[in-house]
Amino acid sequence: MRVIRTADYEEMSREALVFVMERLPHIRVLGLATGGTPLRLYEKLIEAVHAGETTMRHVHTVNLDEYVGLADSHPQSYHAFMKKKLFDPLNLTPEQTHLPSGTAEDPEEECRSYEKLIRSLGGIDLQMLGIGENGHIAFNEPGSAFDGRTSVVKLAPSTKKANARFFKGNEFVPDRAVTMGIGTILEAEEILLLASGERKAQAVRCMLEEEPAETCPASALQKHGRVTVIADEEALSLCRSR
Ligand SMILES: O=P(O)(O)OC[C@H]1O[C@](O)(CO)[C@@H](O)[C@@H]1O
Repeated sequence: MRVIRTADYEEMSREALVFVMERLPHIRVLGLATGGTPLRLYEKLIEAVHAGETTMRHVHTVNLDEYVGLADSHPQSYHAFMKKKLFDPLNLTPEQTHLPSGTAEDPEEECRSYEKLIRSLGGIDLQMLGIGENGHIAFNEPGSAFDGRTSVVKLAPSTKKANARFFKGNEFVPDRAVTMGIGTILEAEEILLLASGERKAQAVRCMLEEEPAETCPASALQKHGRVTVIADEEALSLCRSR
């Protein structure tokens, strides 16, 4: 995996913007992530589009995941997060922005349709990822199969705790999510993973330096030929060779 080391979160976001802007003219389907990590990148992308430096008009976006039980309009849903942080500021339409539903009557069918949707769009050209403190990618927790498809998963207690900051407290974080599987993610043409901060250091070390193992979902990325990791010094601080 190619690793770009940056001094801090701001530089990580700047490098990520350069990376994404270089590719945007050739991208038809862009995979997006939620969480705190890509937020500054999204702000920069909005600035760049408003300045006329790039455009997302031609792009379809597909997000990685959604909490089960949260309606699209729920303020803590990933639908609402993406609408507020990226889609509305860029005037992206509902027809070009896609997330799995957290309230489908038949969640299994929803997972199958999300896979179908990705295929019908022609597959993902560039998938952005964050990384969980336990090494998860999307909501694929440790123990997830490397060939897993979009499915309903149970969140690890540590993930609920880490994401409680977006809710009123731990007890409000849903127990389950619909998530793209690791197998789905690995089918993207290219992958960009962003990591910042000391609390990600252990996960980043496992991803880059351990033998791929289901105990560290992000280590599956070693099996993909085109992965770039942009990470700051703190996130890389436990890596021997970086
Ligand atoms: O960027 P954050 O907020 O640290 O989250 C890391 C990862 O955890 C998730 O929020 C899921 O828990 C992912 O969407 C994200 O990539």
